[in-house]
Amino acid sequence: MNAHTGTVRGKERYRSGVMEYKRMGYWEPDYTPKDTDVIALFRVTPQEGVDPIEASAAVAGESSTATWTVVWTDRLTAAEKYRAKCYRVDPVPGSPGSYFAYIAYDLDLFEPGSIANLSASIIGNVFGFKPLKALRLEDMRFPVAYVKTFQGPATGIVVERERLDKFGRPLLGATVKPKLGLSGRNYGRVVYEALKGGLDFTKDDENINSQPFMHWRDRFLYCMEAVNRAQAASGEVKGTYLNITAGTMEDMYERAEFAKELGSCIVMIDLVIGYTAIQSMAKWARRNDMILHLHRAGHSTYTRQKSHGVSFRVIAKWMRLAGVDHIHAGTVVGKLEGDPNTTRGYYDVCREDFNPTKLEHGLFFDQSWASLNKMMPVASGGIHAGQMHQLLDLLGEDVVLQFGGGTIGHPMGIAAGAIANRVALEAMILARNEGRDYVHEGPEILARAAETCTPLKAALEVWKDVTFNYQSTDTPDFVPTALETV
Ligand SMILES: O=C(COP(=O)(O)O)[C@H](O)[C@H](O)COP(=O)(O)O
Ligand SMILES: [Mg+2]
Repeated sequence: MNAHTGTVRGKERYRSGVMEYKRMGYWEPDYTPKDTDVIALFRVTPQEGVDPIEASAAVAGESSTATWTVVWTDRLTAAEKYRAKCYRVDPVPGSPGSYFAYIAYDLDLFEPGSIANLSASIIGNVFGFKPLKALRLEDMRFPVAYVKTFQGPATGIVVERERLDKFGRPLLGATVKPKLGLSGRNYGRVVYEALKGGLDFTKDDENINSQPFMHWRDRFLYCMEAVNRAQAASGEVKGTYLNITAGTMEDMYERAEFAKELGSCIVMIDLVIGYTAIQSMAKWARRNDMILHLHRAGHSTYTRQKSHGVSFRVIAKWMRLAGVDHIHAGTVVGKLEGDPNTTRGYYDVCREDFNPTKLEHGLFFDQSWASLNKMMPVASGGIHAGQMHQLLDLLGEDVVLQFGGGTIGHPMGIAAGAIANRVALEAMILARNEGRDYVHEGPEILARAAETCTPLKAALEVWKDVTFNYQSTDTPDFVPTALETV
């Protein structure tokens, strides 16, 4: 769409009254984004009768310099430079009434190294704007100059593997269950059995902090005793993500320091603590040689619906800038939302040096990560040993596979659950390394391994019919014609 009504300039512009955003200069179809611009792609659904270009220009305006009327103080600024420019609006294929709006922002609009500042502009006001029925932030492109103002992941995949001394296979983990109610000592037993059985990590759940049934110091003490004993018993490096999420930054620092004092190699935070708190903890983790795990608690409230909210690919990009090492990124086959193509896009954001545009994975832009460390994606939620071939195929090698129920729900106990997962994984990696078609032969490879591993046999038997085949809500709907500007 390039119907250009033209930016009104000079005296005309500053007459009193209200002017359409597209005439204020927020619609510039001839604008070519600079390499140094930040670009945002929104899915705009205007109210009935609202011109899509005006709606998109309004998003550009309200997320940068504008308000609902022209203000004369614009003349005291380099307004042409500071105005965000919507330069392209395309109808969303197969979604009548929705449009992809491309908006470019000058780099000077953003404070270096601050997700809080970036998000206050890009998602600050616009989502409540009355002329829009719905709005979704689909993707963003960050210039290298801006990427370089962020620390990036505190540790990164390469150094994490070196510290753990584990290479060539996905890492294995488990979320301790039940989520709430265990005492510190019983909780520590779960950790010990799971780690000794063969997992690399265990983890606190998102809502385990410091409740009356188990205060945080008890949990940390018993968990680290379990880690140390499991390391001694197995001769392998083990970890448990101690969740340091708390009500204040001071409490989080105190918990993080205690985790370090006890020798933990990893701490955990929840997305709900907020962007500034996440960046602070990433800096702390870098200073203290600690791996930082992020649980994306709360994200589905705004990432899941295609028409409104913020895509998780944008959150993943923000988190790579902010500096976490692990990020929950979906399982495809498990119990929670995760279209295979969309999930693939998230994994690419975590693990590539450079993301080429890939509309089929929901990646609208080339994105260089300018040597920021990589994040380890975490696949968690309703997965079990019987899916090992699919998990390896869909998610690759640099990933933590986390089986909570799929370890602790094992009929022969927690250690047996861990053994089943480790044996299934090792059998699949061996088959892959031998050049076998492990995706198609997967069930056979698992059945063969189970002949000499009773825990795996029991796992395959008890969970054989567990699948979560539901329609995904967040799928890419970008066919190649989406590239053509109409
Ligand atoms: O407790 C679990 C999984 O438990 P289980 O392994 O027993 O299903 C995690 O909170 C979810 O994986 C989060 O989801 P996501 O990873 O998609 O953010
Ligand atoms: Mg959970």
